[in-house]
Amino acid sequence: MRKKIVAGNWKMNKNLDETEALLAELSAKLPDTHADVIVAPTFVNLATAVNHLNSSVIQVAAQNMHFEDTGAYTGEISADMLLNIGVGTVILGHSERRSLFGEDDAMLARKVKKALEKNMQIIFCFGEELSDRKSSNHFKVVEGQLKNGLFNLPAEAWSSIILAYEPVWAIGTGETASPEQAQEMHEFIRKTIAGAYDSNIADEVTILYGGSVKPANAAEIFSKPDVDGGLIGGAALKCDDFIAIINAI
Ligand SMILES: O=C[C@H](O)COP(=O)(O)O
Repeated sequence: MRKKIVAGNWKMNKNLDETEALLAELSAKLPDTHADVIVAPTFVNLATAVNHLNSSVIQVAAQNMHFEDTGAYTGEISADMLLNIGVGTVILGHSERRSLFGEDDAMLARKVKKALEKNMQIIFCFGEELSDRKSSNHFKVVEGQLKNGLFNLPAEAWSSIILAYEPVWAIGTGETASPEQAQEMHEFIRKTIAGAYDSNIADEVTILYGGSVKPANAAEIFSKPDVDGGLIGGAALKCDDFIAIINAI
């Protein structure tokens, strides 16, 4: 079901004390909102976050997971491990995982399959590089990422998928896609899904925008008809900024 969502990807930020402090502040200041609010702290602080947010509407997500259940995968975390501590949502395919840690479409397809097998909710990230946009290949690149990562799934799997369009050139750079650029791509994404599946799935999927969303630009980006919320990086690390972004939706 299509929802409004504001999700904070904390990336490799916030130690245990800082995590607890930010969660306490967020819980205290969280406004009444029709949007789902999600935070994704680091793996080591996930259990703390789940416990801390036990009676809160704020949901907890992991930033990644492995595609196997158990085994000799040093440094990795499985879906079962996440579920076991109460984390049922996972971010997959973030551009930093793709570019810095070699996660390609084939690996992501395996991760998506595993998360679905475990009945997890997935926030699937994708988006073009600056060179793709400059060469007018951005639609083709996005279509390829969707096709390779998700279009082998059965129609019913889409109810567990949230999309996050994140143009790489806008991540952490301060350079945001204009609301029109975000809308244009989100509309294209829905049309592409409608072509591969049907218009019902395309209309119902939640599509977040990510890339330098701040209190100052959130309302305008979120006002676009095909933008259902945001995946927020830097601004999610400051309570007041994140709250302002939640208020903007
Ligand atoms: O996952 C979040 C995105 O990478 C956006 O990060 P940013 O808001 O710092 O640009």
